[in-house]
Amino acid sequence: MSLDLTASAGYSSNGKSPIKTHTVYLALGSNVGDRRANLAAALQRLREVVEISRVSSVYETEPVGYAEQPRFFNMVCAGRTALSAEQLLAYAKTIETALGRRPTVRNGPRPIDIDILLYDDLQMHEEHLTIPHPRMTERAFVLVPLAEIAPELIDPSSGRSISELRDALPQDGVKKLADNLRVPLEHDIQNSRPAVHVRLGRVGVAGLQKAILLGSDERAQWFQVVFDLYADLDPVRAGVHMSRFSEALEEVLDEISLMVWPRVEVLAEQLARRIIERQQVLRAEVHLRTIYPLQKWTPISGRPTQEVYGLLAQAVATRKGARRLVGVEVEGMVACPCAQDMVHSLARVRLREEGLPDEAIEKMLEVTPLATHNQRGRALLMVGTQELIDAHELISIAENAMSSENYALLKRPDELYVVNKAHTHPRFVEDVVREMLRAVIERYEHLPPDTFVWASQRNEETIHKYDVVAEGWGTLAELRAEIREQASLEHHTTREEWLKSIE
Ligand SMILES: Nc1ncnc2c1ncn2[C@@H]1O[C@H](COP(=O)(O)OP(=O)(O)OP(=O)(O)O)[C@@H](O)[C@H]1O
Ligand SMILES: Nc1nc2c(c(=O)[nH]1)N=C(CO)CN2
Repeated sequence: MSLDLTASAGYSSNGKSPIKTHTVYLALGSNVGDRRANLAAALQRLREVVEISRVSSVYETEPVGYAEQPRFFNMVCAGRTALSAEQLLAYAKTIETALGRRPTVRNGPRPIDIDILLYDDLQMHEEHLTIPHPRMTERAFVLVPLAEIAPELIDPSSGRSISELRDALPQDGVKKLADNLRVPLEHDIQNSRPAVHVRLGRVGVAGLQKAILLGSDERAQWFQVVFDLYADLDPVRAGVHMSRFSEALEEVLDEISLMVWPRVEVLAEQLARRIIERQQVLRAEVHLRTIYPLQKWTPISGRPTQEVYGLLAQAVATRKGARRLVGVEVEGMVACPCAQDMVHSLARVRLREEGLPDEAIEKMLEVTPLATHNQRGRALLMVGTQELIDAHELISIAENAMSSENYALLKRPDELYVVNKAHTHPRFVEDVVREMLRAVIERYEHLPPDTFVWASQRNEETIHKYDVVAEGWGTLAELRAEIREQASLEHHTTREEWLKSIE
């Protein structure tokens, strides 16, 4: 769906600007508490400031220096940071403190130790910071893991490669423990058989939120998008891996943002396709919703007002392909024609009883807005197509189908305008849906006959304790046949049928 952000409030650019970064090598060690968890926690906190690209295996090592202490877990990592060496050291110290490190004897036991080994080709010798790390070349617990990820790297102090330096040291106190920090898991419960052998139609995560830049390269804006992601589940699998839904989302967001600013329905479709791959299922379904703010003006006083609409997309993918719908959610005002007609009869009777002549009564009834009960209505209008649909057009179709648009801001003359407009355009909930369908076939003359349309309206009744609802749907071919040629079709293609007919 195209979004014209010139009319939209809250414009911002993506603000990407190149930042100078530096290559760093860091050594991590722990010999107190849960050593694996300490290394993992330190690494995770380092990721806040270092874009970590390589991580060595984990080694269990004999203590060096002060022998009367538990064995260490050691590892090294490499990455890029925008911090200066001093800032990085300060940050590393905050991590050490946060993970429970307290002052102890030199080379003594500690939950975590983070040393800066190398920082670009920098060589510095200050009391508080020496780079390359002054004891690096004599420590097998540093050089063995470092040589694993960067054997050819040259130590700028000695001019020798890391693998050469490692080979010059005895390494018997350094044993590789594991390739990474993962704890080996014994079972994959999700892939086991369930107690009851039956297929489930939709299993997944709902209400997953992300901030996403939508629009075009020239004009993009952050939207808070809420996703519901589902897969079907075959009868022999106990469960889906829920984390793979968010993984699929992260991957797709990454890929799309590198190419173009995505349209929401393209995002929904790509995501549904990715879920098929990641979950290894036959069918995936994606729903997403975001609010869409537009800059409008009040009808008479001309005040600027930000009006908020909903932007929706839905996609279904199977192994054969995918289908998608895009749509809007619009609030407005709906005045009831039935109650207004009754008020009309009552007014005529009362005016006659007051002795007014018939001709005057008819004129009065013609020009005076007559009372009726009115409600806040919510229209949903969705179109199933691969073509680009303009969000503004769908919004104005839905808004015009109601008795009047409503506003977040109304001064008194505007209020009168809205009330008068609504009372001169009374509509049943059914009328609103039919109006939307009529306007869609007129506006989208050029779209192919198998394009799908779904319209619904829900009015919060003021005189009842319930809401009234109407829904209509069908392909453009079906809707055109009825609206234009007055055909009466017994069945319209449902959303499920349309989504199912993926080639
Ligand atoms: N490259 C470096 N990386 C980390 N700390 C350094 C470095 N160069 C100097 N230091 C200084 O060394 C001080 C002591 O460091 P740390 O507490 O890690 O000592 P240690 O672990 O007992 O011994 P070692 O420094 O031999 O590993 C730090 O406060 C820091 O100011
Ligand atoms: N095996 C091993 N020994 C050490 C370590 C370490 O990380 N591993 N760190 C020390 C002080 O930084 C002192 N001794």
